[in-house]
Amino acid sequence: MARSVGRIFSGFRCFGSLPFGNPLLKTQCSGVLFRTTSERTLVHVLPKIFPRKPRDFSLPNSSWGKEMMELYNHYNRLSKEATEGQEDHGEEWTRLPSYNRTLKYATGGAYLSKIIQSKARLFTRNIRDPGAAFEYVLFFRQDKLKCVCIFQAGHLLEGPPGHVHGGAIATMIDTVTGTHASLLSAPVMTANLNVNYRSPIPLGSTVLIESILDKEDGRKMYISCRVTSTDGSKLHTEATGNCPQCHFHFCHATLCIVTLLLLLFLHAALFLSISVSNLLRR
Ligand SMILES: CCCCCCCC(=O)SCCNC(=O)CCNC(=O)[C@H](O)C(C)(C)COP(=O)(O)OP(=O)(O)OC[C@H]1O[C@@H](n2cnc3c(N)ncnc32)[C@H](O)[C@@H]1OP(=O)(O)O
Repeated sequence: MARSVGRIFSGFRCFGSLPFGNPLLKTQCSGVLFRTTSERTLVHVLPKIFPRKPRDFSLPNSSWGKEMMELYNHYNRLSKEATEGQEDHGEEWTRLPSYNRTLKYATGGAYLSKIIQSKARLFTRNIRDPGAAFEYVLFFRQDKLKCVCIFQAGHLLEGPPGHVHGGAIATMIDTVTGTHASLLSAPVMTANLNVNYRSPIPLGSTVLIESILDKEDGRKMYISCRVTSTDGSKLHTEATGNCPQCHFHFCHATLCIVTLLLLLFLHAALFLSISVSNLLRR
């Protein structure tokens, strides 16, 4: 009896610290508690239901075509080689991870119900079928003056027959310029976006979206963007955007600090009044 209770507890200990990514430890733990087939299945299913890390959508999946993979490997190599100290490339790039939830980290949804907050998903990352809509990965140069996005447009983004919808292209441009401006400063909102469509983008093709910082003027970030074929020979779209830093984030931070200071002050005042009343009673 004592042995079996001990076994269960050791199993719980194992389960609690189960590093789902480590197959060796997984087998060791499953040997202690997970004995039957259904229990073993649990070990494999649970991590998928309650993953420890959110899924990074900027990593390759089976839908990525040859061009997308080649470009991803190219920029990834430049990133890796740069971090390994090989400086002969001149340009250092960093891949930006991409998750489908932001409300977990930001509190912009002051007017949103808890249900909406829990169900909110990033517009470009909310279609489960890989390759159906927006497949993209963003890299930024170390000096943050330049960003490059490799974008593969899926079949759900059709506008004119066989070509990508202008709104979907604008969405991707907004994502790149918005992300770029946020990297350069505090969170931003796009105030203005001018888009010129030069030539249609065939559905299913991969394109490059490159953004550069034109000018920084106080809170405002002026960013220009070009969408081209992967070899740069064909210009699809040009855009310029103005992304000012958000006021409300500053207000939120200030509000938090003021509330914290107020609480500290109240605690100190309470402590003092209790101490004084104790002294007087003596
Ligand atoms: C990971 C994925 C990232 C995705 C990022 C996507 C980014 C987005 O899509 S954001 C969503 C779309 N954008 C919006 O909904 C924004 C709605 N607009 C707003 O909230 C506000 O107008 C906002 C925040 C842009 C500016 O507000 P606020 O800072 O209070 O205004 P204000 O102080 O008057 O303007 C700031 C500066 O921007 C300028 N500006 C404001 N609006 C515009 C405009 N439409 N065009 C040009 N300049 C403008 C102002 O002239 C001012 O400049 P200056 O300081 O020199 O006078």
